[in-house]
Amino acid sequence: MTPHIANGELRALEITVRLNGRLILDALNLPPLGAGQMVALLGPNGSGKSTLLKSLAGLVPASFGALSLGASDLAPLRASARAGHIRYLPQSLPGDIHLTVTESLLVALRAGRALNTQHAFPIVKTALAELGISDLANRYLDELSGGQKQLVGLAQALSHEPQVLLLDEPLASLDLNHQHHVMQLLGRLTQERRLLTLIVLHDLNSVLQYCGQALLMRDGALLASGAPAKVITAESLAAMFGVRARIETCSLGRPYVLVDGLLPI
Ligand SMILES: Nc1ncnc2c1ncn2[C@@H]1O[C@H](COP(=O)(O)OP(=O)(O)OP(=O)(O)O)[C@@H](O)[C@H]1O
Repeated sequence: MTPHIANGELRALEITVRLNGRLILDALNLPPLGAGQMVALLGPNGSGKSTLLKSLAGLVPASFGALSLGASDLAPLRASARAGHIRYLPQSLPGDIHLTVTESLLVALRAGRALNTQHAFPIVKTALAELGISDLANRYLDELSGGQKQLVGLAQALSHEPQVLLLDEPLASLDLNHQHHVMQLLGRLTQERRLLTLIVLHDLNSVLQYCGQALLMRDGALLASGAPAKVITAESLAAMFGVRARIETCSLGRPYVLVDGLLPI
């Protein structure tokens, strides 16, 4: 039986992941991450962001000095046991599932939360409505566009009502309106449900606008962590991405990033 896990802080220390003989994460320490926070995970391609999320979800072999949520030790739990509390949404969902959107969410909910259809159906309806995709309820997954699939994936992740939500580039296929809709929704649900939302983003301006904390990665290591406006600097962007960037302040007083060019390699 899955032990009860109290709502609370996620602590993950000395995370080490080796894949096919390559050391991907080498004793990486995360700062304590509290419930109710939206935390951005930033870094160049190949820096280890997905691997970090998968290690927390138990989806790649990893060793931990410590991995706990509130008072509960997660390290001994397998992925299926962790999934009740930590939900990982991958960069892309499998494209060949011939189920309707509603059926796919119901199947996942019945398996994950052992709910019967009568109880699961209203949860599915609410999740689709929150993401503004009720009109997709009876469409087949394998007929949807990339952005529509991404919204369905988010609906599925949210319908499980996890304590920790791990989202791997959830905005990548979304248009401008949907990007902001999703970030606003995640911000609200993170607060209301006391979620911890850890989200991989490449759009730094979304990070500055919506996230309370940012973790900066390079080469499988944590470069910096803290409030986005503090850690997203010309220096950190040069170190992470090899770009010449400026942080300006808009007329509303919000910081935003402008990239002027590339630095010589
Ligand atoms: N199964 C594997 N075997 C060996 N190396 C792997 C494996 N999976 C990932 N890697 C390597 O681990 C490193 C980190 O990959 P990861 O996917 O975590 O990066 P990322 O920061 O999420 O990148 P992106 O922004 O491109 O999605 C990369 O160098 C990648 O090539």
